[in-house]
Amino acid sequence: PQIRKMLSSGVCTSTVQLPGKVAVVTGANTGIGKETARELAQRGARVYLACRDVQKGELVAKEIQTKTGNQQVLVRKLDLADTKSIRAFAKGFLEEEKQLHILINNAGVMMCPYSKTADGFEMHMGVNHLGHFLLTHLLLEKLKESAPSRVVNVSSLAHHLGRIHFHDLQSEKFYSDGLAYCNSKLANILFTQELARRLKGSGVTTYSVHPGTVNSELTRYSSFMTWMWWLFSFFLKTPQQGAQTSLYCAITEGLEILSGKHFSDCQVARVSAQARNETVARRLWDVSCDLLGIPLD
Ligand SMILES: NC(=O)c1ccc[n+]([C@@H]2O[C@H](COP(=O)([O-])OP(=O)(O)OC[C@H]3O[C@@H](n4cnc5c(N)ncnc54)[C@H](O)[C@@H]3O)[C@@H](O)[C@H]2O)c1
Repeated sequence: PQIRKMLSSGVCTSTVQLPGKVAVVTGANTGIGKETARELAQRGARVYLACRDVQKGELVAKEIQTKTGNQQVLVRKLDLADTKSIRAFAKGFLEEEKQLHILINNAGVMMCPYSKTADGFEMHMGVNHLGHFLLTHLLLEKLKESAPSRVVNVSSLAHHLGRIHFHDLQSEKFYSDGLAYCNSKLANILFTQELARRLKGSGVTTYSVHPGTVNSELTRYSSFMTWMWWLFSFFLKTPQQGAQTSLYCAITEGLEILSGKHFSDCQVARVSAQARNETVARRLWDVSCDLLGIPLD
């Protein structure tokens, strides 16, 4: 525990409480998302667990309610691999809620075999980037109306190995499960930066996050990675430790000036050269809008 404590230097020490605030966390029924949702509920927010598996989500909601005493923990169906499900989630949420202060785009898949989403997007790009891109667009007006509000995109250190190949965004010409994950995590950072530029002055700020290397179910598609995670499990962060940087970016006061930045261990972190490329970020934005049928502005 002592070494673990040392390794996880980044702890969200904010004392901010969140009564009256509304938060959405995607992929909140396991791992980092579950712990992020629990900590937001602990601070008094009404928290929506946006989950693919509603039954599992309901069990987690009950667990969080019991642990925190906060009954305002709600589960709603969201499958980021299907734009119909994303639109249905957003429609339901907008009818139900007057405000949205915190959106945490946390859900993700890693190293799954080549497969496509319901709309024909490669799974990593489709779920990790395009799904969250669409969700954020659909909720953006509500975030602006509720300002000050924040969007946190959970990316990864793995983005350093990623590239955005506009000629093969869906990896149809070449597919590597590892690189497809890295590419999608790079897309998370580029999206965050472009979103921050477009939202300047709106009261909505946004941050991308590397949660650390965390002992979770993320490696479920790769037996090699599962084995590696098991081998080094002593050095991995717990999901609760992994949630700290998301939480820090979602609630720490005075962070507005750092909108668009990437964080790791609750500190601004360096990103790769392509992740800093504004031209790529703008082009990715336009291509994503085009793929999702979102009008360009
Ligand atoms: N675990 C790590 O070491 C690590 C490192 C860097 C980044 N991350 C990122 O952290 C985030 C959370 O990962 P985790 O480690 O908690 O893994 P996890 O597998 O425990 O959680 C991922 C969550 O995403 C959900 N999800 C997957 N596909 C979905 C879909 N189509 N629709 C809706 N939800 C879907 C899963 O159901 C699950 O709840 C991911 O974005 C991941 O890329 C994790």
